Amino acid sequence: MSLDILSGKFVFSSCAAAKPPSKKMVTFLAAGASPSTPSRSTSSNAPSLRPRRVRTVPSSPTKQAPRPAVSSTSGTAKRRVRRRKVEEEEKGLGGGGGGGECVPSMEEAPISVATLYQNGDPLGRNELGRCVVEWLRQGMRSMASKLAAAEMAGDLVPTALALEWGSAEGRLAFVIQAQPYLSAAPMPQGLEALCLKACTHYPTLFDHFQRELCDVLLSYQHQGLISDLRATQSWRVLEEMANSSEHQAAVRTTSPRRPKAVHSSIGISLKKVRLMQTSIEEFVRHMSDLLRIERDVELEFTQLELNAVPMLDDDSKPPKPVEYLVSHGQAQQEQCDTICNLNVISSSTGLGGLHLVLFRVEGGHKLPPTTLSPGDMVCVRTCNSRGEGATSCKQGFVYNLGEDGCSITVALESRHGDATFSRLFGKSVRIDRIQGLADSLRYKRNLEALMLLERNGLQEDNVSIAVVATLFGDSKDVVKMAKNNLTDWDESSGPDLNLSERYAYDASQLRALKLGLNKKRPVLIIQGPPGTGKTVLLTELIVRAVKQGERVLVTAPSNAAVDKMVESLSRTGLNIVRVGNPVRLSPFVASKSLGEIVNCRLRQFRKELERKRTDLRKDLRQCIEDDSLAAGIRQLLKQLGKDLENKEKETIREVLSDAQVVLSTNTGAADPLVRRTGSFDLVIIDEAGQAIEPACWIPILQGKRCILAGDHCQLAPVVLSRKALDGGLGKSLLETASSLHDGLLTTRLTVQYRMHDSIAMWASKEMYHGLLKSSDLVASHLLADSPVVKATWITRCPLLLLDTRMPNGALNIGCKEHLDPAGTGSFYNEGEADIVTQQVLNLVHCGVSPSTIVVQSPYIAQVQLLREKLQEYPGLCPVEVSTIDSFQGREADAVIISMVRSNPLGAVGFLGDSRRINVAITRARKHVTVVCDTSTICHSTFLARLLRHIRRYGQVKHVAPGSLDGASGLGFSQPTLPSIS
Ligand SMILES: Nc1ncnc2c1ncn2[C@@H]1O[C@H](COP(=O)(O)OP(=O)(O)OP(=O)(O)O)[C@@H](O)[C@H]1O
Repeated sequence: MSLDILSGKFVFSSCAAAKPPSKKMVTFLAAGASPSTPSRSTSSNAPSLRPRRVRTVPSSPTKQAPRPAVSSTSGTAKRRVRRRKVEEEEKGLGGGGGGGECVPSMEEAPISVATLYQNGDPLGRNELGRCVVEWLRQGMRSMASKLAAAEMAGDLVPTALALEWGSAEGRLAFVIQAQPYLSAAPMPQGLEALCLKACTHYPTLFDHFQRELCDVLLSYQHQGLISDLRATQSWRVLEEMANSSEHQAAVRTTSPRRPKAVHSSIGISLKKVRLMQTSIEEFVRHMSDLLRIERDVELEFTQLELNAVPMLDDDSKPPKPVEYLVSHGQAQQEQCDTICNLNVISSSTGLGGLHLVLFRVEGGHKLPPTTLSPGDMVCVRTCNSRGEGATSCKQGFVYNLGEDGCSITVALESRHGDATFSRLFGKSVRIDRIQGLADSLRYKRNLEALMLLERNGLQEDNVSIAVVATLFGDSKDVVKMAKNNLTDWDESSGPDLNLSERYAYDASQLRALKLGLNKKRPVLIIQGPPGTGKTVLLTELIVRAVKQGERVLVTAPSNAAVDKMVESLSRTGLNIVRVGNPVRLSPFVASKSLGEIVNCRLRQFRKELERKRTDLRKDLRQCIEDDSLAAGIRQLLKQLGKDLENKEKETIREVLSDAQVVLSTNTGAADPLVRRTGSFDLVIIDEAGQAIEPACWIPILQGKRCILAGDHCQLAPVVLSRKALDGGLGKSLLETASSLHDGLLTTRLTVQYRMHDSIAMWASKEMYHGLLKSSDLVASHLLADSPVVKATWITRCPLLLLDTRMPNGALNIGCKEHLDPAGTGSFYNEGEADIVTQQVLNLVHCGVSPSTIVVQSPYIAQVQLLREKLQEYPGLCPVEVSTIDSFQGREADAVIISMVRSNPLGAVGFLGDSRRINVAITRARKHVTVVCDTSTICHSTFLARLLRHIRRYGQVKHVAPGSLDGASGLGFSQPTLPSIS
C-alpha cells in the first residue's frame, strides 16, 4: 500500500507496476513538468498503449501571453470563502485549524483523475448526494485537523490513536471517535437518514478522513511547518491502519445477500447453490482486485500523460502560430489524443440533462487531425499557450466533432448551470483523452456489475439466473437444470429454419442459428474465425429472435463494433435504437441513435414551447412595474423548462421500451436509461474476445439468456498491468466459457467467405488447427477478376512478400527501424514506408480502387509516417492507413502490411503476438503484401512460418525504396515490377 499523493489517498497495491509515482516523480508532476520517459508498466504486446503524440495547435501570436490562473475566477473565490468558513468552524471546535488560508484549493491542486472506490467500496457521491458528502467532508476535516494539530503541539495523540486504531476493534473505535466531529456540523435538512447511514459506514468515513488529513498535512508542508508529510506520525497512523488486515477486509465487505430459496428456481440443491455462491464471491473478489490494480496502473499512466506538455515541431523553436500549421496543411501535424488552444463558445443542456459545452479552436482555425471521436472519455482543463495544463481536470466525453472542422462538443460530468462553464470561459482550454479504467465511470460500472453478480446472481428474481448458474455451476449442475426442464441443450430443439434469401448458410452457420434461437439455452458461445460471417449471422439471428417475440440487447466492447452492427441491422427494418454516441456518422448509424430519434419526435413540441417562451418573455418585459405578475410569468417560464424535461424523459422511455433491439457498448449498457426500460430476453455480445470479463457481466445480467460471439484467436482485451494480466484480467469470458462443460456451450463456424484460399490456409494451419475451410465463392478470387483491374502478375498474386534484404543478406539503405523521437516508444521505418507507398501506386495503376486498399502497421509512428507519405498523392486519399488493432472486424480487397522491425538483434516486439498478425493478414479478401526485413522477422518462429507460407504459395521480391517504380505517382504509365513468367 502506498500513498497516491495526487488524489490524497492510500492505494492498495502490491504490484510493482502499479506503484504510485516516486517522491521525485510526485514533485515533478506537481510542478506540471513533462516526464521525458513516461513509465509504462506494460507488456510488450499491450496494444492499448497507443503511443501518445500530443501536438498543440499553437495559439495565435496575439494570444501567447501566459494566462492568469483559474484560481482568480469567481467560482474559486467562493470555494475559498467556503473553505475559510470550514476552517473557522474547525477552530471553533478546538481543531486548531491546521489548514488555514494555505490549504490549496481544488483548483490549484495538481489534476487528478482518481475518484472514490480506490479505497474499497465507500458510498459514492451518487448515492449520498452533494450535501451529505460536504457534511462528511467538514466533519472529517475537523478530525484530521485536530490530529495533525495535536502532533504539531507535541502531543502523543497520534501514538495513542495508533494503538487504538491498529487493534482488532480499531475500525469501530475510529467510527466512534468520528461521531462528535460529525455531529458538530449541522446535518443537511431532509437528508438525516443518509447522513446517519454514511457516518457509521467505515469505508466512507475512512475515505474522507484520509483525503482531509492529506490536505491538512500538505498545507503544513507548503507553509514549511513540516518537511515531508509522510514522515509525520499522523500519517503513519493512517498508513498502519490502512495496511491492517482488518481494514482491508472491511473495505472489501460487500455484505452479499445470501441466496434464499434459489434452489427451487434452478432445480439445484441449496448446498450446491451455496457452493456456487462461494465461487461467485471468490471470482468477484479476485476480479475486483485485478480491476483495482489495472486501474491504478492506468491512472498513473494517464496522470503522466495528462501532465505531459504537448510536443511542438521543434522544442528549441518558439511555437509556430496557427496560421503556419494551417497554411502548411494538416500533414504537418499529427493525429493526437490532445487538442489545445480551444475556447469555450457556449454551453447547453443536451438529452437526458447532459451538460454540453462547445469549444472552438482559437482564431477560428481547424482542429488538428485527432484520434478523438464521439464517446471517448476526456479531461478538460485550462492551459497556457504551450498547452501546459494548469488546473484541475473536469471529466466528460466527446459528444461530437463539428462539421465545420473547427469545433468539438464535450458532455461534461457537471450539471448545466454550475460554475464549470464560467471557469473555462475566456481561457485557453486543452482536451486530453482518458484511457480505459482510468475513466472513472467505466471502472465504476465494471465494479458495480461484479457487485450485482455477487448480490443478485443467484437470486430467484434475477432474470439471468440460468446464465449465472451455467457459468458458475459444474457440469452436474448443468445436467440437473436440464433434467428439471429449466434449460435445454438439445441441438435439435431450436425452431425450424426457413432458409434466407440473402445467403446460403453453411452447416456450421445453420447450427449456430438453430442453437441461438433456442429460448431455453441460457448460454451460447459462437467461436468464429475471420470471415466466417459472424456479423452476417448475428444479424440474421437478431431478426429471427425478434420474430419469435424476443427483445434484444446487442453490445460490443468498442463503439466502432457497435456501429458495425447498427449498420448491418438498419437494413433489416427492425426498430433499433443505438444508445451512446455513434462514432460513424453514416446516415444509417446517426438516424438510429437515441438522441436523434428523441430530437426528431420532440421537434414540434420544442417549437411550440419556444413560441410560448418568446411570448412570455415579451409579457415579462411589459410588466416590469408589476412584481407579482412578473413573478407569475417567471414561474410559468420555469414550468415550461420542467415540461420539456419531463417530455424528454417520457419520450426516451417510450423510444427505448418500443425498441425491438437496443445497441450500446458493454459499459454503455449500464446507462440508467437502458436499465430502466426493463430486462431483455436475449443479450448478444459481439467481439466478445476483446472484452474483459467484468465488462461482459454488465449486459449479461440484464437478459434471460446470452450469446457471446467472437474469436479468441484474434485480439485480446487490452490490459496494461502485468500483474492484472497474469491474474487473468486479459482472459475474456468468451475464452473461459468456451472450454466449460466439455465445450457444451460452444459452437464453431468453420467456413470462411472472405479470403483467397492461399491466405486462409495459413490462418487455418496456424491458428485454427486446420479446421477453417474456404467457401468456393472466394477460394480462388483475385484482384485481377474485376473487369476494371488489369491482369498483371501482382493482381494475380494473392500473397506477396517484399523483402528489404537483398538476396546477399544486405539490408537496403534506409530500411532500418527507428525509435520514435517523440518518446512514444513506437517505431517507424522510412524505407518500408516508401516501398508501401510505391506498392499502393502500383496497385492503383493496375486499376485497383484506392478505397479497396488498406495499409496496416502494428506501430502508430509508422502509421503516421505512412499517412503523411500517401497524402502527397491526392488520388490516394481514400486509401485507409490504420493500426492493426483498429482495423479488427473489417475487410478490404488488398491489404499491405508494414512490419517495421529491422535490427541486428532480431527483436520483433509485439509482432510476435500471433493474434495480432492473424488479424492483420485475415483482413484481406484477394491480396496481401507483407513488407519486412526477413532476417529480423524470422527470429520469431511463428513469423518464420508465415514467411515460408508466402514463399510457398505466393511471390517474393527483394526491394529497395525507389526500386518498384520511379515514384511517379498516379500519372505513371509503365508497370514497374518485373513480370514473372
Ligand atoms: N453464407 C454466406 N454466404 C456468402 N457470403 C457470406 C456468408 N456468410 C458471410 N459471408 C460474407 O463473408 C464476409 C465476412 O463476413 P463477416 O464480416 O460477417 O465475418 P466475421 O466473422 O465478422 O469476420 P471477422 O471476425 O474477421 O470480423 C462478408 O463479406 C459476408 O458478406
